[in-house]
Amino acid sequence: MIRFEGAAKRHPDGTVAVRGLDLEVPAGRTTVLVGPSGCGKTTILRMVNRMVVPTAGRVLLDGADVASLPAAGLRRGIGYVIQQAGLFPHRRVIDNVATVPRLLGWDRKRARARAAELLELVGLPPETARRYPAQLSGGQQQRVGVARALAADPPVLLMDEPFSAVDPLVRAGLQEELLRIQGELGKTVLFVTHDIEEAVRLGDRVVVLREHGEIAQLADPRTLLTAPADAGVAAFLGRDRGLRGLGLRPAATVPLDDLRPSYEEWRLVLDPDGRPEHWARGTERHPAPVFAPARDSLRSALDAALLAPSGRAVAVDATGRAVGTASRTAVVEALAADPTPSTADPATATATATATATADPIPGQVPHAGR
Ligand SMILES: Nc1ncnc2c1ncn2[C@@H]1O[C@H](COP(=O)(O)OP(=O)(O)OP(=O)(O)O)[C@@H](O)[C@H]1O
Repeated sequence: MIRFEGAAKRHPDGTVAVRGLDLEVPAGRTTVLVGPSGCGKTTILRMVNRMVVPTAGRVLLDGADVASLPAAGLRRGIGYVIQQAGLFPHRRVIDNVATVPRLLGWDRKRARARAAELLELVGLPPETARRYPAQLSGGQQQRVGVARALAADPPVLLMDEPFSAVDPLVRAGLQEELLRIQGELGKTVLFVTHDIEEAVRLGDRVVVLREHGEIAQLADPRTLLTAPADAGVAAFLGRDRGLRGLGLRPAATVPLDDLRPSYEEWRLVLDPDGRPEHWARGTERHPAPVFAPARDSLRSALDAALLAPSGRAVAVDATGRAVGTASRTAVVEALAADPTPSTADPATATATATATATADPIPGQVPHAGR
């Protein structure tokens, strides 16, 4: 666990980057720091591996003040991923990833075997191992950066805008990959971004910062979207946050109708394996948008129902076979059923409640609607 106790950074020119941060970053979870440019996110992150030394307060790593730990050893035990990947240009990909294990004294063979394993973990094909960083795409380089940070199996991973230099599609793939890796490895991740979409997608807990590293709100993503602490946070979250919040609610609650050959004038045409092919009416053919109740969000279910000419989203199982359909009305009923934010994490709930108590009311917003 990482704990900031009144951690502050004042630069020699008088700039207060961080005024005094109190924050607990729980082990095995992803905590995202998000906030406008210059609010102190990078400064906070770098206090953990001593790249920035606080001018007041302290940072504890599993109870030990990081100031008391030797910097080199500390950094080897903490994975660090930055925006431009920061790879060594003259070393092959495999040796980039093997760097820290080698520094830790592993022999070359063992370090390379570990590196190869990690390249596979981050989804890079084996032939990339022999290339140099410049021979990879931006997205692939970021994957190498993640593999390198994970190489010595550090319990803590610091990630500073690691995906912001790549295009949105690649970025979504990298986010997906990080979620999968984190599901497998359960690292203590502290992740910095200025992109709220990325924050709610990746974070178990999201810390919204304002100037000087002050916490505007600390909450799980769903609470953040449904009950922002004040007008400033609501403005930072931007428009459509209700709709975006649907992306965090499972589609499993949508009641399904049995699979039938037709629904009023629309016929659902399946392929021989039972996968939806299209909707048909007379000679008309239209795509049949699907959602997977076990995996997708309410947002996906709603989207599929809105796009289907029949007004019905087709529910599919993990293999893509149709298992039922959901009408628009059924999806909307599922939306209405449980609008309360989740407060499963007591630490999050308390921090949010504290922040909310001092918050200005937001016109038109009903916090904790439906309770
Ligand atoms: N060496 C320095 N001397 C003076 N001020 C500095 C120094 N380094 C950073 N700052 C200031 O400290 C504040 C916090 O910087 P920091 O890089 O932590 O912000 P950030 O939230 O990560 O920003 P961004 O999203 O733009 O990367 C900024 O106002 C920045 O200008």
